[in-house]
Amino acid sequence: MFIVGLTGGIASGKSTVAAVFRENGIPVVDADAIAREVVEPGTNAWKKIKEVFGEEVLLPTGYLNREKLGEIIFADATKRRMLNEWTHPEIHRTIMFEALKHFLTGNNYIVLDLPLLFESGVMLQYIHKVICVTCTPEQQLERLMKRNTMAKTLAQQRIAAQMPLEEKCEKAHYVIDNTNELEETRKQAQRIVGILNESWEHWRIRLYIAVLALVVFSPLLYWQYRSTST
Ligand SMILES: CC(C)(COP(=O)(O)OP(=O)(O)OC[C@H]1O[C@@H](n2cnc3c(N)ncnc32)[C@H](O)[C@@H]1O)[C@@H](O)C(=O)NCCC(=O)NCCS
Ligand SMILES: Nc1ncnc2c1ncn2[C@@H]1O[C@H](COP(=O)(O)OP(=O)(O)OP(=O)(O)O)[C@@H](O)[C@H]1O
Repeated sequence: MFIVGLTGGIASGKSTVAAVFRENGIPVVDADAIAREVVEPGTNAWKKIKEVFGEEVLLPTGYLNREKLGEIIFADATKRRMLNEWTHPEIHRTIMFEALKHFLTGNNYIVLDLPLLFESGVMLQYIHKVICVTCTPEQQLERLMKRNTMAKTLAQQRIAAQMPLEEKCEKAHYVIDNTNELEETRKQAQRIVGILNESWEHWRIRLYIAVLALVVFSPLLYWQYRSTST
């Protein structure tokens, strides 16, 4: 599998870039969507959350009151770490399962939209290239407050709960600057789609050569092993 990691800060613009990949026929696995599934009523993570944080973080329907839980965990690093421990292993397992499903249905090049790619680090070993989407700290704060209709202090807490955006982009192979018009961001994303399509082709050729070499040489190695052991 050829996996491209898509990361950045909260509200830095990953969704815009993910949309460009989807439009180019490349499947996107969305970690935030998976994170919602793993805390559905009855799951192990949901049981843990209910047991430790109490009924007050649940809605009358039994689903999580995400706003309430968000306020608790983004204000307290220890509680956030606990929530991460209950949810992240299942999120990572589901990501691998989704990736495998794409692989088995003939899509062996996928994008993984994972905001905490560097913070958690677990998925890095499976990723070939990383894209980081960036904007200025002021834009990030303003866009987050506007999108989530969130107070400034809460938005600042959420941003502070992540690795600084600048540091993430230093670690990435490609950086997309989302400080201007959305169309400008889409153009950069489209250019990177072209570069990655080429990388994928090279990777695929190397994979075919490796498989071919294995098919050709394994009978020879086996024959050599048999003749030396008799
Ligand atoms: C705390 C929760 C309930 C808040 O839900 P809410 O609907 O308000 O936010 P949502 O899930 O859409 O997340 C929005 C963004 O917040 C950031 N974020 C979410 N969880 C975390 C975390 N544990 N640490 C740092 N940033 C986080 C990410 O950038 C994410 O894209 C939820 O984020 C959650 O369950 N988080 C733990 C699982 C997790 O780490 N998810 C991140 C993707 S793997
Ligand atoms: N270039 C831009 N100009 C103006 N607004 C933008 C721009 N890019 C994104 N936005 C707005 O900022 C908000 C955050 O963008 P988006 O949802 O794409 O970020 P994200 O990185 O996917 O966020 P998250 O990981 O938190 O879900 C959205 O409301 C979006 O419409």
